[in-house]
Amino acid sequence: MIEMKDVYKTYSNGVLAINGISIKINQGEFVYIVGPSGAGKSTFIKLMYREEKPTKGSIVINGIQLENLKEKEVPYLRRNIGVVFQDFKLLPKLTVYENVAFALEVIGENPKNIKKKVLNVLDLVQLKHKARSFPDELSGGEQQRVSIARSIVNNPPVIIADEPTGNLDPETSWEIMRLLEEINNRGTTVLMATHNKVIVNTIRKRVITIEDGKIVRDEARGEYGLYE
Ligand SMILES: Nc1ncnc2c1ncn2[C@@H]1O[C@H](COP(=O)(O)OP(=O)(O)OP(=O)(O)O)[C@@H](O)[C@H]1O
Repeated sequence: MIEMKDVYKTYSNGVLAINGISIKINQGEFVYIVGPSGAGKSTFIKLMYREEKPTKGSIVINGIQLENLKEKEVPYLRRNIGVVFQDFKLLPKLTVYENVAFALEVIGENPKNIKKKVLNVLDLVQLKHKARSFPDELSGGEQQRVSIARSIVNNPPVIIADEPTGNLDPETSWEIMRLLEEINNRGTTVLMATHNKVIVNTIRKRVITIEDGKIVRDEARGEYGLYE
């Protein structure tokens, strides 16, 4: 479970990006985070994987209390959360296989298990045949599938995706959504910040709307609001 209580985030330049958010997300939910540009969606997400620290308030992710987390304990949190970005963030000099394997190596996975886990997850995203390719030899959709494979290879209970379809054409975006839904159907919590109105209004899920750093709507089968 994810729980935030009275969370505030003021950046060092004085911008108040999160202005008192409290929220509970249960294991296995699929949640869209929507809202106008600059509303605080990315900040909300960054607080969850400890890319940013809250100025005030409490955040608990699967029993891990984030505000007391020491720097050396951050890798432990990251084992519980897979992160997917709009621009994929693959390592260009590593092959597809190596990009995914790297996520296991950094958390000290037993080398004996790495090959099996990587091939399993590449199979799930249907990219086993591209294992030896480099990121720049792949289409955008394929790169995003590698990045999703990397985010789930350690089987985390939660994955967080910040605009995962932002750089993709509509057809490829649907492919990525089907994959995220499949991962969610296996019991993984999926949080996805998006500006994609068509997706939010078609694949209906819980929708949390953030405006000016606050949650202004939270609906079980919500819709995309009237903003771009
Ligand atoms: N590192 C930072 N330092 C200072 N201010 C920041 C930083 N990151 C974001 N902000 C500011 O915090 C506010 C919220 O930004 P955030 O990126 O969370 O919004 P967003 O809803 O994700 O926007 P978008 O949809 O355009 O990606 C904005 O006013 C932004 O300018």
